[in-house]
Amino acid sequence: MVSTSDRVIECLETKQSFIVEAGAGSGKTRTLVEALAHLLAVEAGRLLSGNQQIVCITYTNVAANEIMSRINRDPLVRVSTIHEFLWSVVRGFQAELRTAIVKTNDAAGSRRIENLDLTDTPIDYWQYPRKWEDGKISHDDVVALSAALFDEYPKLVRLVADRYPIIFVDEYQDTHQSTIKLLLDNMLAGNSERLTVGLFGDHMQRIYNTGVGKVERTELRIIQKTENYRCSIAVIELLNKLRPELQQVPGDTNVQGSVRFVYANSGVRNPVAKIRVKLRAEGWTEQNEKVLMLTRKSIASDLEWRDLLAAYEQRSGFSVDDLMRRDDEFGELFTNIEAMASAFNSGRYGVFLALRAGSSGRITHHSDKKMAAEMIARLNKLRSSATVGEVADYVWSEGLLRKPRRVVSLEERIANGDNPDRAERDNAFLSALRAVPFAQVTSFERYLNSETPFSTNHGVKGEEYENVLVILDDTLWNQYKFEAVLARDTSKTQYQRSLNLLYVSCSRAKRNLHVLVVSPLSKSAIDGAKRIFGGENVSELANM
Ligand SMILES: Nc1ncnc2c1ncn2[C@@H]1O[C@H](COP(=O)(O)OP(=O)(O)OP(=O)(O)O)[C@@H](O)[C@H]1O
Repeated sequence: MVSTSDRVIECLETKQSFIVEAGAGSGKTRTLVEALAHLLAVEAGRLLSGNQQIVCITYTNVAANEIMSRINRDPLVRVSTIHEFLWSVVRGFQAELRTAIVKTNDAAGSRRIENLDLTDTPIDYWQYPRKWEDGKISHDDVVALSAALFDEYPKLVRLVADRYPIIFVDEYQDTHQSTIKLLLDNMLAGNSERLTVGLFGDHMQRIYNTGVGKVERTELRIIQKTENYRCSIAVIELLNKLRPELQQVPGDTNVQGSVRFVYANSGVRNPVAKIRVKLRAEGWTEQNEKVLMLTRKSIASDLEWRDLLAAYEQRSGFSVDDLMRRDDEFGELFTNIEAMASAFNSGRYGVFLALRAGSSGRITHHSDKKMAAEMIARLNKLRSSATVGEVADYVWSEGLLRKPRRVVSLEERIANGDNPDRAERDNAFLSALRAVPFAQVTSFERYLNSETPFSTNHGVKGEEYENVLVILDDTLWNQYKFEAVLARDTSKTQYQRSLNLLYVSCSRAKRNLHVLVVSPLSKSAIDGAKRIFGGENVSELANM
């Protein structure tokens, strides 16, 4: 039988771009690593003499480290995020970047910066929100500006393709649509003799809303596979019911394992603790289990940013998602305050100054440094003891940060009251948010930057554990409705997103899987659970 790796290698030898599209546990990462190892074995000389590198785009540092360690950190392979890669390519084209920024700004309508003049301003990419007036471009700008440059200067694309003749993308489904367009339309189109693009992933494992999901392009040869080497036979049977269009088969060594579904419908207290005690008795231990919680609420109360969350919840369910994505009016402010305090506290004065509103120079005088130190000392004090409103007023009145445009528009909308209902809702939100202790913002930012021991179902792709306990809770987040998945209610807008997340979570289990639902379930959802898990594997917690 021709293996997946053989098919990938055949594509590479014939310069045929491809997409490896296969389910959970099917060995996509392994195939990617084998393809790299093959290229290093047979092409190293040619790559070296041509001053070329293979590029491997990954989404997370964990994935990047994993791939690098498996190819012994060979310098002929460049493992990086799409942003780092693109920036390294376009950063040398400063004049062209300036022109592209000014052009984009001119077309930005009401969001345009007046009199943007970038003459003599070096353009630099940083991890914070854009600050074009100082030449700082953001994450999203890197992709958009690269696409603009590639469009305008086809020769630049040829140079890139000559230097990087093979580009792999791991977990392509979570890559932004604009990145896939850039790779396929701006780079591959017209250069298929020079460049081979290989995408590795699974559209069903898309868990970020911004991801492209399915990619259906005639220029890509599809390489599919149906094996699942990771999960136990019981888990594979479950996955096949969740995803009937892909019937996976076990590899040679998969264990039998087990699946169970438990729902806590009847006001049971501490259902998670109860289940864990029971699982301990069955041999689950701290070392061999993973708890995947899809309940932001319990994480929120543990980490104490309840009031912050409540302010957004009260506004609307979707506001919570905006908060999580830092896409609300205050996201930029919160990120900047925390980044600024952290930069100053750790002595990174350059970053501190660059973040500070209207500041351009360096701290040269001792008196400047003293003043900045006093401001930050005051800010630190307020961050731990004052409210969001008080901290925001402080940074704005001291000129540490500018009030974000979106906050200005929010305040204007409330003041104008053109739409009284909306103004009232906005006002209630703003007052509630201003009253939240700022310390909650600090722990929320820490949570988003994942300095937390908790695990949500996001960010577990590529991982695998002996025993997995998945906890589902529909009550907080409007984004997910697992009840609809169980009841096969495809009319709900959250259906696909919830199904994907459940699929990703369940498919992490190598042996035993336990799903616990802590929010109320309808009869049709319980019937659905019986169909998916098998009637004998479904029970109510109170009756156990
Ligand atoms: N050909 C194979 N033979 C035996 N085991 C394999 C094979 N390919 C992969 N595996 C094992 O199966 C597990 C899953 O592999 P891998 O993580 O590469 O899959 P994946 O498709 O990237 O997974 P997912 O998309 O679910 O994150 C790993 O433990 C890996 O070592």
